[in-house]
Amino acid sequence: MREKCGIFATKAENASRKAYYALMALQHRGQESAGISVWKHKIRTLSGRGLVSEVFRGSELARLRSNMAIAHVRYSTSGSLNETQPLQTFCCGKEIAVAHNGTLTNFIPLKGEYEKRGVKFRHSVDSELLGISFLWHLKETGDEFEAMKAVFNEVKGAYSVAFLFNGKILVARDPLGFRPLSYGIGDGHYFASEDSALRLFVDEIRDIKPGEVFLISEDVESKVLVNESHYHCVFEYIYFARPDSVLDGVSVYKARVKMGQELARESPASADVVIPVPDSGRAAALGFSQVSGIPYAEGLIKNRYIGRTFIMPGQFYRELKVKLKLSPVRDIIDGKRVVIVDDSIVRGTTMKRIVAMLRNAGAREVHVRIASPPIKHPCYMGIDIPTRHELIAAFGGIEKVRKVIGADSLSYLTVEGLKKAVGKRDLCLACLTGNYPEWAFRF
Ligand SMILES: O=P(O)(O)OC[C@H]1O[C@H](OP(=O)(O)OP(=O)(O)O)[C@H](O)[C@@H]1O
Ligand SMILES: NC(=O)CC[C@H](N)C(=O)O
Ligand code: SF4
Ligand SMILES: [Mg+2]
Repeated sequence: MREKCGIFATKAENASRKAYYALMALQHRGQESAGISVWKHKIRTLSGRGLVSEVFRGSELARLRSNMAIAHVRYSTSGSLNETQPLQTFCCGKEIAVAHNGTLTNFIPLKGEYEKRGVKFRHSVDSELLGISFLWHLKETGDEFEAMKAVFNEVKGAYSVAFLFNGKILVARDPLGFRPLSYGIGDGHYFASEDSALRLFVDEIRDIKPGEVFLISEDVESKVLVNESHYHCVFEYIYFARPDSVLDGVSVYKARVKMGQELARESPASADVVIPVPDSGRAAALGFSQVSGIPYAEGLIKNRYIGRTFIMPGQFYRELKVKLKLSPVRDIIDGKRVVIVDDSIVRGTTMKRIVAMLRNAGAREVHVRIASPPIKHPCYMGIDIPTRHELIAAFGGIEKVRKVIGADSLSYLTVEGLKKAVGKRDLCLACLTGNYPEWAFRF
């Protein structure tokens, strides 16, 4: 599983510089490439492979001075690794820059239909289709909101998206609201995948509703154009989002603590110490410790210079990276019965390595507790969950996973426990249950 992208848009003074700082706050959502597009009588884009700090230099940013910018940090779920966003494309005589978080489920057939109509695609990424569909319908209707309504009817899947075109910005969240998106107002207008990135600039922040569209030109106008049932991605709460973000009214941190609390109620363990897998397992481990009464200790130390492990292409490098990333504190582990808590197991690379590490550091028993249900199905809505055969929990039961990772015991949070912890009904749980929201596949 890899993270999804982060997007940002603003109409404010020093837009490109603000975009740069916002991208830093969204770095956890994408580490492959980063980019900023501004409006300077036409679209100008600066983007490249690597982390935000590697892509932009001060002098180049200074040349992008503008009061309108859209920006992106990318993890590819579609198309080549060499693609960066915002991507620029053309249709119907107009140019547009697109910053997209999500994956489109009907990209291939719909792209084919546009090609039959004579539209030329310039990129390999699904995100281009959003820009093409929008410009096509803008030409037909002459109105941005009408055009976006047509996009909602036509393009299926997950998309929180920002367009820059003709001196305007349009920001939209798909009708089911898979990916998060927030709006902040203060000395300007700001949009970002997570509210924690907006807090750099403003305090007045709200979630953008699924199916809601903002058009920013001289004025700012917003409309909710469609009304479908909402399906917020539960993995944002489990793993992807920053713990200090509040997504669709729910604090990510609090949800994670509750996941750990539920887990301790459902699957207690007799042990001497609760150890989190840093970073994303920390809040759940705290919750587990609170309910079980077993003391919490940081028994694994994370190398702060190593990023999220899924980004590594290939199993050899992923394993090497886990070794580089985490190391045990022997004094906390030696002679103890350990409960080790993580947010999720995907391929099992991390947990297998950690169990061995704990045993080498003298753990007497290792009890693994996972603060989410087993991931059994792929995601088609913006997260690069690997194919089923790579998912360690997809085939065979929990006992099989326990043996592979070498733990004394293993338990996962139940779907019911997860729903209780997040406290929302309108969640996408497809990778856990196999029930995919029908709208995303209605084409
Ligand atoms: O079963 P696996 O395929 O090994 O993947 C699961 C691990 O990957 C994630 O952490 P990651 O290292 O990406 O980032 P984090 O430091 O934010 O927890 C997740 O939190 C698990 O720890
Ligand atoms: N992670 C994402 O949201 C990816 C966006 C888009 N599908 C891409 O591959 O670039
Ligand atoms: S399938 Fe899983 S990862 Fe994908 S959107 Fe749904 S909950 Fe999120
Ligand atoms: Mg982790």
